[in-house]
Amino acid sequence: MILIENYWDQLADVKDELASRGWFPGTSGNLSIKVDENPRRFLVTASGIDKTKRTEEDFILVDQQGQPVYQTELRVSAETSLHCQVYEQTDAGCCLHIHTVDNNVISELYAEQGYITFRNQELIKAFGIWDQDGEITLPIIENHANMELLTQAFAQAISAESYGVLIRNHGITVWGKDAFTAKKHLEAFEFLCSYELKLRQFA
Ligand SMILES: CSCCC(=O)C(=O)COP(=O)(O)O
Ligand SMILES: [Zn+2]
Repeated sequence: MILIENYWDQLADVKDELASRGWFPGTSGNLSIKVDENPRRFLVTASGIDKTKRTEEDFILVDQQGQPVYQTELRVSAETSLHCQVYEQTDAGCCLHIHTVDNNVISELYAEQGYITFRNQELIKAFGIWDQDGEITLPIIENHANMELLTQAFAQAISAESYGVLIRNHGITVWGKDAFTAKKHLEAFEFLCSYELKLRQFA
């Protein structure tokens, strides 16, 4: 038996923790967690809510097309289609999206290149890469107001080994096999983005 409450609490805890770091400015950001694969169902944040507050209306159960499973007055996140793509194309169990100044500045600095590769960093091990010369590449896509275009670009950028996509002057979407791993990947990407920015200030 699947206990949705258990997944709800896991996602609410991650939301609280990311909120405590100021990672949801201006109601930005959205989170989801998969509760079943056959058929695929996941909880996703309601759109436009204050993600620093914990309420009983924070999440909506949706199907693999991102449509609410039960009748609701709430709107699903405007970016639910990106979460749908992550669950469609990877074996992720949780997907997190945040806007920070650091990930936005990195997205702008490396937009023309279309990716940023992080190397020579201990924290690359957070992605399960333990080689001496390990590196991880984060693809960067253009931001489109049109969600169909954005979803298309996002879908093309997803790769199972990258665990994230950076959207130019928008934010980062990161995933992992479960809530713990998705949060670990998100923290690692944010660390790597911040480090890169600080280093460039001294270079
Ligand atoms: C106010 S932020 C603009 C929308 C956005 O990028 C975001 O992450 C939040 O959208 P949602 O519909 O999930 O609240
Ligand atoms: Zn966003």
